[in-house]
Parts: sequence; C-alpha cells; structure tokens
Amino acid sequence: MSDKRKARTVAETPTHSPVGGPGSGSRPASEQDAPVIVSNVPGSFARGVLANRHPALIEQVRDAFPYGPRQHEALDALLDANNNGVIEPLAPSESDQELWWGWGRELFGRSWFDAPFLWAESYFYRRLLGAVGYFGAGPWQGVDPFAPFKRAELRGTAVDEELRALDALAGVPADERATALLHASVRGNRADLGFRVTEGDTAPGAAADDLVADDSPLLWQLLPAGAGATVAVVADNAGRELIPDLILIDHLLLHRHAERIVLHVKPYPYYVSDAMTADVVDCLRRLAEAPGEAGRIGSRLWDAMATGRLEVRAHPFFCSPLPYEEMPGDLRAEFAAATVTILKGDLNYRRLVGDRAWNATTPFADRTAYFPGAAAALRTLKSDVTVGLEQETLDALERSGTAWRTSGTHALIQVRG
Ligand SMILES: O=P(O)(O)OC[C@H]1O[C@](O)(CO)[C@@H](O)[C@@H]1O
Repeated sequence: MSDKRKARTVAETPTHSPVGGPGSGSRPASEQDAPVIVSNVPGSFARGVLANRHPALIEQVRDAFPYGPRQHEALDALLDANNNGVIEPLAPSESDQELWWGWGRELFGRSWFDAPFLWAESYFYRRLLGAVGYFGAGPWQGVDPFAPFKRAELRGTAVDEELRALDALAGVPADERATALLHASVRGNRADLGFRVTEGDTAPGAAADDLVADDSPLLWQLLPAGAGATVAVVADNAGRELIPDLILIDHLLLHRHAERIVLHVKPYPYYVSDAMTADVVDCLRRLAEAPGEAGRIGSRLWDAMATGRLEVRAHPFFCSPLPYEEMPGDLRAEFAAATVTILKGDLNYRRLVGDRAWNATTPFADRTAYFPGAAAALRTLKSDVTVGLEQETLDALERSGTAWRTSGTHALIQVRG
C-alpha cells in the first residue's frame, strides 16, 4: 500500500459519517477527499454486510459441503472473529501473507468494523477461502465454496427462459438488439448471489429497471462497426450475469463493434459469485447446449475462443482489496491498449471510482481520469458509492425516500471516452 493511501485511510476512518439513505446526497464531501467508507457506522449498509451477510454466508458455505472438523473449526473461528474479534494477519506459511501484510499492515489488530469496507470485505473472502482449505495442500484445495450456488443458478429455469427470449430478439434490427443486450448485461448484475444471502434483500429483477445515468450513446460512438476495436470486459458475477455478458460480447464481435475481446475474470473465488475461468466454461457450455439462437451464440463464442478473438485472462490484481487507481503496470498497459474497458458490477464500480462517500454529482469523468483509456461502467446500485448523477436525478432519488443506493432497484451506464 502506498504511504499516501495509508495516510488517507487511517486519518479518515474515525471521522467517517453514515452514508446512504435519504439525505445523504447533500453531504459536503470534498471532490478530492471524500471519506473512506468503513463499517462501524450503526445502521449503515457497510455495517449490515459485515454484521449480517458475512455470518449468513459462512453458514451457507458450511451447509453446502460435507466438510471435516478442520474446516468446521476454521469456519467457527472466522465467524467469531467477524462478530467479535480483531483482524488477524494470515499465517506466515500462507503464500500471500506478505502481500496482505503490505495491503493492511495498519489494520491488523483492529476491529473488522473499523477497517475500510472494501478492504474488510475482500479480506473476509480471503479468510473464508483459507478456512475451507482452498489454498492449502489437501483434498479441498481448489474446491470453489460457491460452486453449488453458481451451479444451481445456471441450471435454473430462469436461465432457460432468458435463453429462449433470444429467439425473438434475433429478428429485430441490430441497433435495437444492441440496446436490449446492453440492458440485459446491466440487469444481469442484479442476479448476484451475494445480494441474496440475507433475507429482506430485494429480489433480483423485482423492481423497475431504472437507469439513473445512461451514457450508452457514447459507448456505441466509441465502437463504430469495422474500426478494429479491442474491448476489455472486466467480468463480475458468474451464471445469470455472465450469460448476458457473453451474449453482449458475441453481439460486439458479430457486428464488428470489436475485432477482439479480452474477458477478465477472477483467478480464484471472490465475493460469492464472481466469475472465474471455470464459470466462463460452464456458461459457454450452457449456451452451446441450448436450442435455437442461444446455441448459435454459444458455438460462435466457442469458435471465437479457438481463434483468439475472445480471450480470457485472470490477473491476480482482481482479487486484491485495492482500487483500480493502484493497478499494476501490466494491467494498466492492457487497459491502455483497449479501445474501451467495460467494467461490470458494483464491486468493480467501487474500485473504479474509489470506495468513498463521494458527493453523487461528482463527475464520473473526474473520478476515472486516472484510468488508462476509455472506461464504461455497467452496474446495478448495490452499495453506497455513486458518482456522475445530474442534480435533478439526485434530488428525485432523495425525494423518493427509498434505499436507492443499495437496494438493487436502480442501475447505471456511465462512460468516459
Ligand atoms: O457482484 P457485484 O455487483 O460486484 O456486487 C457486490 C456487492 O455486494 C456486496 O458485497 C454486498 O453483499 C457489496 O458490498 C458489493 O459491492
């Protein structure tokens, strides 16, 4: 962690005020130095994730596998630490111990609730994987603890229906189809398994598809047909999100909005349902084995993988607790070479603009000015961070009196060219 980042984080943590909910859009966050979001504010969304979602998730994972005593004990210890304890560093025998030490040196020994929300959530997932033996030599090595949930979702009838709907879409003009597929990719971000861990969460797709910002014309301007573009897509969730992402990718390739697409996934399980290479394979199989248009899309994508027009990458940075502003040089070069980078989902958004209590009218272009090349965020709002809203939009959202920032009822398409 850079000294600059460390100083900002530590200094701001205790002075952080609650974010989210009605009235929060008018808080006087300076454009340069909005407070880092932490989880120690009673009633805040961030606190709810640590206090409610993480314990529920531990139990779900525990119930989903016939783990042995070692895993049960480690899960008990993680539950206890999450609820009552302080953050412990990884054991020296862990291969990424030094990395995490560097990323959180000043946080170890403090309460989970006092750490920056993004860091605490990321480290929780790292500890969960450790507890179930994902990294250790042994029989549970490499067994994705979220695989049963991902698999169940992919096999569900909702996916059948979504794939069948592609048959009707095949006949509509290409530009209408492009818009529909772009929106499906945004909406797919509602289908986040983590979002459904605790009761009372809004069901995906249950509410109106409200875009609070829509820069899609700029996205299409950046990708005129036949211009030989390379597009980077930073994936978010597997299953019901990745399927529409892949369908959009097929459309971009088929209509030559892109000559080549690099799909960035996580190198190991992360944030419940985040996509890894194995999930891309499962989704491609699901598509390829489907009847009709979905099957045709699946076999085109399968071919695109074979020719290199579609390539999958899994950079370790994607599982770090860092904002994109701190991305390493090789990833920066990769994004710089792309015509546009499409970042899917809420977590990527937090890492893109910074997990801070920004004033919601802070321009998206300002918050992403550091990004090496054009960037497009396709995101359902599932946490407090939001930038780039028009004042009237923000006023209307605040007047609505709803938890518009966190309930998954609203979405956005924001682009910086
Ligand atoms: O899958 P997505 O869209 O990145 O959403 C992940 C979001 O879910 C949460 O982890 C809460 O469960 C947020 O803190 C996080 O930003």
